[in-house]
Amino acid sequence: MKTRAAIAWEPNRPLEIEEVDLEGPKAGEVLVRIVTTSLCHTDLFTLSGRDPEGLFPCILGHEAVGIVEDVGRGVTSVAPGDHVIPLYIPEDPNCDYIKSGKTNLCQTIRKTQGAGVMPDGTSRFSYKGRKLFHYMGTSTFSEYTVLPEISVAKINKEAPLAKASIMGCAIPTGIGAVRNTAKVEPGSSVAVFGLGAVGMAAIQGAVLAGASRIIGIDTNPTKFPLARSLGATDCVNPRDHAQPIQDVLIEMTNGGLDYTFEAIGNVNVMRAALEACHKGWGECTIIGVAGDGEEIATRPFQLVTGRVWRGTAFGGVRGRSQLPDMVEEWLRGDFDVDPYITHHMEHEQINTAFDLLHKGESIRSVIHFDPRQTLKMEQLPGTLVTR
Ligand SMILES: NC(=O)c1ccc[n+]([C@@H]2O[C@H](COP(=O)([O-])OP(=O)(O)OC[C@H]3O[C@@H](n4cnc5c(N)ncnc54)[C@H](O)[C@@H]3O)[C@@H](O)[C@H]2O)c1
Ligand SMILES: N[C@@H](CCC(=O)N[C@@H](CSCO)C(=O)NCC(=O)O)C(=O)O
Repeated sequence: MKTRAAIAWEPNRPLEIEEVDLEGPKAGEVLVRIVTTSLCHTDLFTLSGRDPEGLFPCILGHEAVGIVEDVGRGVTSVAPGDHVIPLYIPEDPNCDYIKSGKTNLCQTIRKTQGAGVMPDGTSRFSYKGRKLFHYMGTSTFSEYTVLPEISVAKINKEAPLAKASIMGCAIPTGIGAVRNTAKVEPGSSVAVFGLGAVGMAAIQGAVLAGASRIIGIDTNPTKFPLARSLGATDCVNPRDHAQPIQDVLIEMTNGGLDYTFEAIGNVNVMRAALEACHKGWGECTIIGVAGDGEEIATRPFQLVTGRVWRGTAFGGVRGRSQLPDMVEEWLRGDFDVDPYITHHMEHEQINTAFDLLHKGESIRSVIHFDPRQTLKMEQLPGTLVTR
């Protein structure tokens, strides 16, 4: 079949929308019509050429929601018409990692996914006979995409498709980092470095966990009003201070934080986030993704004296068994998706979404594949980007 897809031909080149050939789902695979997709910083990161797993030409996109159109042989857990969220971390109940109960990092298809192909080693996408790589096993910047069955989470059909893409990465990552990875306790002090959608969701997670002090840190103060409205008790711009940010935070909290989160992808800030932790027990969770060859450093004494460095992918959320419940939490009103959505646009304007995120002017831009179906601005938060 044909699908309209945004092709990333090479690093740092604007995406080009073309009619791409897409092979139907093979055994164990699912064809999904993407209804909306949003842009995460990781897509921007990979397009920048800094991702060691970045393969070109490819179809980027991993934060989305769609409807199952067709299934391959042997698929039993979803059927045409089901609403699904694509998962860049699949969940195979037979995977030893999943069976361990200790991690969400299912490894069943990790190698082929990282190589930009489906589990049988081939790509479903091509353009004029040239193979296009899949990205993160999802490739949601295409109206139709093919995924392994273990890479889709079936969700409640009540979830509005114009907003639910944000549940494909930013919100579970931020809330999950606080809840599943750091396991923040009520009354804790928390600092979140980087107030994009992921950092904002970590703030929301900290509120849900009952944290008593939540400090948001960003070099872009236009992010502060939203952070405060989500529950940040203080906002700090490191550029307003002569001392290193970790010293500022240690002073503000009389010794350091119980929990810190880095949601930027900057190895220097990762160090600051660790060193802002309280001696003896403070824990720093790395969410941000850093470029090829970059490394983190600190004095080992920081760890010897009880601070902990850990990391999280997709907030430790197991996609098929836990994400549908998080969607229910949203539908119940435990948390809101609206504040994350700053812009809406059509597929043809996808490069504008990259520009807005790059300039720090958006939190999340939602891209609508069928605007007549979902782009009803009177019901949606955010601004419509017109051509
Ligand atoms: N681990 C995971 O599973 C996972 C999931 C999603 C995203 N991510 C990563 O999380 C990070 C955040 O993603 P996002 O979509 O929220 O990005 P974003 O671009 O929307 O937000 C990043 C924020 O960091 C701020 N910032 C940049 N440099 C800073 C500095 N030196 N000090 C303080 N603030 C600074 C920016 O102003 C911006 O507000 C990215 O690295 C992304 O790749 C990881
Ligand atoms: N491919 C990169 C790392 C990219 C990365 O860390 N991805 C996160 C998700 S970011 C979502 O926006 C992740 O899930 N990692 C776990 C995994 O990929 O198995 C690199 O090679 O450095």
